[in-house]
Amino acid sequence: MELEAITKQYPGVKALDQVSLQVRRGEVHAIVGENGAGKSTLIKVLAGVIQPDQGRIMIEGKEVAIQSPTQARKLGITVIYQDLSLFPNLTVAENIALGESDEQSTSFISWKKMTIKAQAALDRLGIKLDLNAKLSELSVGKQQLVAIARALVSDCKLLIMDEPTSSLSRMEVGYLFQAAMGLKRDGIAIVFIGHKFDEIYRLCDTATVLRDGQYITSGSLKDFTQEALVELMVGRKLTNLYHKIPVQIGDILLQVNGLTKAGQFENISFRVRAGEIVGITGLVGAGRSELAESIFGLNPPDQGSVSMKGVRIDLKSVSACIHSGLALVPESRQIQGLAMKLSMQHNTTLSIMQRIARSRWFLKPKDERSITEDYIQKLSIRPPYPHIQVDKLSGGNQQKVVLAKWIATNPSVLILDEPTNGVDIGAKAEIYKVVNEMVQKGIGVILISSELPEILSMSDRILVMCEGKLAGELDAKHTTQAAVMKLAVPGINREEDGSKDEVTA
Ligand SMILES: Nc1ncnc2c1ncn2[C@@H]1O[C@H](COP(=O)(O)OP(=O)(O)OP(=O)(O)O)[C@@H](O)[C@H]1O
Repeated sequence: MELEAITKQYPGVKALDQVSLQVRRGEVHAIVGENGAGKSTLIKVLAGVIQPDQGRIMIEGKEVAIQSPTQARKLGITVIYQDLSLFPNLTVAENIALGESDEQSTSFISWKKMTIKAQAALDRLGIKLDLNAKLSELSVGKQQLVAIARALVSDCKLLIMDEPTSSLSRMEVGYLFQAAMGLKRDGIAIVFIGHKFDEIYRLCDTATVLRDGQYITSGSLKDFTQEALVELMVGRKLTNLYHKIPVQIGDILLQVNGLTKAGQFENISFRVRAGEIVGITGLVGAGRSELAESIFGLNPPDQGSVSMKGVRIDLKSVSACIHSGLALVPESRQIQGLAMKLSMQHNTTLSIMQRIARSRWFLKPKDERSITEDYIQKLSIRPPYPHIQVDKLSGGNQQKVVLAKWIATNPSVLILDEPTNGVDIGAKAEIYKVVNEMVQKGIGVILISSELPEILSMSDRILVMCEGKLAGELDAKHTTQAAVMKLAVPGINREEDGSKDEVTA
């Protein structure tokens, strides 16, 4: 696949500016760039979701116009989006068979043929799955593999994966990469979009760097060190990403006592002090997000209590939790964090309506705007337009808006659930800077994260959850990734799970 000088202009933003790149058979090609660099726009062009204003696309040497997703599929281009676009109520076999190209479909379904095709696709990936299982019964990682199998039945030549690992456990990432290597051996070209450098270096052969919609460079990953790649992406040297500023730890702010919710978490107790960052980690499904939602009044527990500065909070009411000084930056920014059709300034100030209300019925737009502008500057939100609808922002910039919305409440304790998921390395540094500033002001932070370097470097104490229980507490300064994994995954083959990784902090 060859792109030549592709340009796409949105009102006020050139999302792609003369971008050219080539992807060969059997190559895994990473596209890297900061949030808003134009990666998703490039994918949408290839997927036939949007049309470029200028430029040429060549597949196997022939110029093509990709005017619809169906046309893209016929050309052998398949995109696996982060939300996977699968059907939760259909079986594994049905989901896979739905990928079959349109010409072959008729009004009748041959269940036998469908099963044979689906099984063949799974065999090609070397995966064992129950073809009759409902998709919704599978883990996200297995669903991801179903999405790849579906791509295979449609004669895929170019597979595009948009941040495929963001909700996968380490083990699931291993399976995904194994499947991708199999496709590569079969001559399928893969375009991989991601922000995690360890994964990019593990899987990809080549990389193209985009910055502000512009093509910066392409080349073999063997020729770029990680530092060089980051410098090309952000246009400046980025040293000491995880820089935790030491802070005097003060009085107890939040006290969680014996919190239990059947099937989710059991007997969880811990404290958060002023200026302290308490990391909570564990595998996907360990019950971390459910716990966070429970402390914030979104998921009332069966037993237990939470007190803020000694006063018990009503866990059946989110507004009571907010009034007590709690804030939660949720894991899923698009579903829980933002009102996607509202502007950046409406979203930022949604949490502080009373402060920007002129009366019961009217808001003060000037205040909305100036508060938003303040956060645009503090968090480097791009493009810097308070009026832009948030669904027009790139994923990482949406995340910064959610963060702004909750920091605006001046919380005493801020819960951050996977705050840097899908966030580029430059923006990560900005988010850590904000977290440092918050704890310096005496705010307590609960940092829920699957990224061990982040948890190890930014936390004071680390609570490890395993199957809904608190498996242990570690002093962040004196622990290792291996020690964390030992608590998080009892009785696993640790080599397979990657826990031998060195602490990169
Ligand atoms: N429909 C749209 N209308 C207006 N601007 C848009 C639209 N879609 C994207 N943009 C803008 O185009 C630019 C590129 O966005 P894009 O989503 O391609 O970035 P990205 O590199 O995928 O970022 P991320 O890593 O955060 O997902 C951004 O400035 C974004 O705000």
